[in-house]
Amino acid sequence: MLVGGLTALAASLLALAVPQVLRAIVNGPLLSDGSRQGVVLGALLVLVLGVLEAFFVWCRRALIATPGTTVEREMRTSLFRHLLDLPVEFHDRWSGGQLLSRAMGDLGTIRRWTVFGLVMLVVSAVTVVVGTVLMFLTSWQLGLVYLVGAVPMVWLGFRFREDYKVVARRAREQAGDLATAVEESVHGIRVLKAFGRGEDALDDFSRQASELRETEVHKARTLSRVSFALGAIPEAVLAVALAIGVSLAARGELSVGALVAFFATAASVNNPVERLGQLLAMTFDAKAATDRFLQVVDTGSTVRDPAVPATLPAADPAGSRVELAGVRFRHPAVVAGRPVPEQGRVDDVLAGVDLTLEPGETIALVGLTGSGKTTLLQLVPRLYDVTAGSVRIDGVDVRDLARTDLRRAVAVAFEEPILFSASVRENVLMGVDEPGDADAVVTQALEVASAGFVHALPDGLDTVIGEEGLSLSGGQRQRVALARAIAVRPRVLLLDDPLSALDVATEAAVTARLREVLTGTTTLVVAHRPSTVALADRVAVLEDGRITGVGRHQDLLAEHPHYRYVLTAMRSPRDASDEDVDVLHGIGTEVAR
Ligand SMILES: Nc1ncnc2c1ncn2[C@@H]1O[C@H](COP(=O)(O)OP(=O)(O)OP(=O)(O)O)[C@@H](O)[C@H]1O
Repeated sequence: MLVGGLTALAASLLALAVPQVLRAIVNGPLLSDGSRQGVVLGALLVLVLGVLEAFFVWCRRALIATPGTTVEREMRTSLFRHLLDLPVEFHDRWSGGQLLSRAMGDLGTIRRWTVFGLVMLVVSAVTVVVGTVLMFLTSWQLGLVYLVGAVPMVWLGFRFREDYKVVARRAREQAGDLATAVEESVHGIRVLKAFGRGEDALDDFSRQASELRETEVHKARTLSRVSFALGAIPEAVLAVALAIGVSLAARGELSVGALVAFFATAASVNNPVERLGQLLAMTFDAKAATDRFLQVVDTGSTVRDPAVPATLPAADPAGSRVELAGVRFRHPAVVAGRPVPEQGRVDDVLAGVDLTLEPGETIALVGLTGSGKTTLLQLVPRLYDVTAGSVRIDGVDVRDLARTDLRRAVAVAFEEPILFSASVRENVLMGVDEPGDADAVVTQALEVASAGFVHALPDGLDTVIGEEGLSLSGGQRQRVALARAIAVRPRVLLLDDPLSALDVATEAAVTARLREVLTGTTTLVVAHRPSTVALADRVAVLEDGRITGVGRHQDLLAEHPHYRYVLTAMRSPRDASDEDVDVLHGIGTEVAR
């Protein structure tokens, strides 16, 4: 980068040397002795300087491309690494489009500035300073005229900075919002089409695109104003200097050669001055882009690894004990996407949860919708950190473990299964560090999850699924995601209603197989229907942010009114299965009794 900058500087200084050769030609061979040889030699020298200048310009381009693109790649990678490290709470409040526009557009702007703007800004500044010194040396009176002309230009530069930096930032934010609009519409294309809201989405998008356009026009107008001034002022100064210079030459106080050299130098200096507006605009754009990049990169992760991580005791074949003690959790208060100090607006989602899962036990977590079941589940692998209290696995606080160790011990299957654009095999093995006989691991996990259908896909386990591949049904996706969690063979398995999209027969098959393989795996499963409860040894009832009952299904049914209420609320008899109806009949009898 430095060598590239030096070659750019050399090219610019060579351009400034040409007027000095002209001065020697005019004052020497042209005006005094009239020697043709002198003029030819001088012309040859100008040619050599020109060729050298072109060579150095080429060097600059060739040398700076590599560091410029390297900077962009490094920044992009570090941004992505940081995004992966940031807690879920960060991603809850940042839109995908804003992050995408930072990773792509903003970093592209920074690269363009690094390879061109930065170098040319330094070179132009040095050229202007050296050129002004040369003009002073040629004629101090004309140099002074030039310096006086620089005063309004510096003032204009400062004003331009104030105006431009605001619109530059606004344009970047609006580009981010626009990217979010595209992302959300593409993601929710089915809903938009099904509700016939395509036109509304288009109207919204057009409005945002127009706002961005207006900001860009504002930017261009601000730039054109300053560019006009930076172009016009030096020309006006040159005109004044010409009048004074000619009269000085006429009085014999300035040689004709010096006059020629002065104007040739001034012409060389005017170029970078005129370019200055453009370069400053690039710089302010890059500044806005850098600020936006740093805004994300400087966001500290609230979920961190401890300085000296603890290790889990060796896995017991009987399973791990999981204890939640006095667990409280509240989401941070957020206004317009920014966390704000709490002003009594946010309640605790969990307000003192005490729950122990014995080794190898399966507990079903039951509660009304919005009671915090998913939230509780996410505290175990530290997708969120508890606000108070602790979560322990085999006696070790999860916050004392390195996150890689923790997430090796704990696997999760979410209700909304996300699959990646990769083969079935890669999706299932995602959480497995050393699969050994990969195919056997995948096949067994898929079998337990009743996901044998994948073998019938066009390329079997190699079929690419996910966004860029074959689309699977909701139930099929859930089963592949469940297989992914099972393949890890975790100590602790967290299932967030993982079978909700399955028909009751398939769910029963999966449940039966899960019960077989879950021996030695401590499991917490969020249940939204009675048949999922059948998977569990015990049931825990989440009510008002606390566990208000833990016990066997039958016992709770008899003793816990809220459990009965939740079970009744889970499904209306009209769409329940026979099995569910049986359960509900049982509840009805209990309630009647
Ligand atoms: N990212 C978030 N930011 C703020 N509040 C949230 C966030 N996620 C969930 N909540 C709130 O926390 C509460 C508990 O949500 P959670 O998803 O844990 O409930 P749930 O019991 O799993 O619900 P369901 O049975 O409908 O899946 C809800 O009131 C919800 O609005």
